[in-house]
Amino acid sequence: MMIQIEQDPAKLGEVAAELFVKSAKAAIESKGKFNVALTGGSSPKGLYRLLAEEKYKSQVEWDKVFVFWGDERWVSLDDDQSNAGMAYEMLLDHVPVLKEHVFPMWAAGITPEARAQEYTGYLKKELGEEGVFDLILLGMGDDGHCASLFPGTAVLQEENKWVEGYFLKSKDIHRITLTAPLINKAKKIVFFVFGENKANALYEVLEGVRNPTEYPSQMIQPIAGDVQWLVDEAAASKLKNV
Ligand SMILES: O=C(O)[C@H](O)[C@@H](O)[C@H](O)[C@H](O)COP(=O)(O)O
Repeated sequence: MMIQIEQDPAKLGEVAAELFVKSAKAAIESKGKFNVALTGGSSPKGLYRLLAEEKYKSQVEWDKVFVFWGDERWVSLDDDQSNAGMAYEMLLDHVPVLKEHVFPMWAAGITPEARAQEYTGYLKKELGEEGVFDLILLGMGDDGHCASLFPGTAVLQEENKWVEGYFLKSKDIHRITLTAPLINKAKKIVFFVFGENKANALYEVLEGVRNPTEYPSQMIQPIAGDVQWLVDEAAASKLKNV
C-alpha cells in the first residue's frame, strides 16, 4: 500500500496519468494488450483530461487498450449520471481507442443482473479465466464505498461472481459493479480520494478498526498486486499515520 498526499488534486492527476502510461506500456510490452477498468465520479476527471492531451495520448498505443468500468449507474450513456458517458466525453472520444475494445456496463433491453453475466463473459474473453486487470481506477465515496460496493449491501458477501447487478435501495437506482474478489486480483489499483467530505471515511478505511460492511473500501486488498492511494490534503486531514 502506498499513499501520496498533495495539496493540489491537479498534481495527483499528473501522477495518475504517468502511472496509466507506465502501466499501459508494461502490459502491452509483456502481452500485447492493456486491460483497464475506469471509474466514475468527479475525482478522475483531471486524469481523463490529461490523457486526452497530446503529451500523454501520444505515449499510449490506444489500439491495444481494452476499456472496462469498475461500476455503473443503470442509466443510458447520454444520461448525466453515466460513468461511461463521462469517460467518453472526457477521454475516449478524444483518443484512437477501438470501439470494439470499449465495454460500457450499461446496455439497453437487458436487466442489470443479466448484463452482469454478459459482462463477465467479456471479461473472461479479454482477461482470461485468471481475471487479472492490469489497472483498476477507483474513487471512494464519503460513506467509504468504492465501485458500487456500498455499506451494508449483499454484494459485499460475494465470493465467486466477478460482476453483480442489483438494486441499490439507498439511492433508488440499479447498479452494476465488479466485485471485491475480482478487483483484488488486479496488478495495480489506484484510488482517487479528493475533498474534505472524504476525510472521516478515509480515516476509518485506512486507520480505523476493520469493518468492511460499514467501510467497503477496506475490502480492497490486492492478492498479488499493489494499491496506491492518491489523496488530497483535505481528504487526508484526519489521517494520523502519514
Ligand atoms: O458510480 C459511482 O458512484 C462511482 O463510481 C463511485 O464509486 C465514485 O467513484 C465515488 O462515489 C467517488 O465519487 P467522487 O469522485 O465524485 O467523489
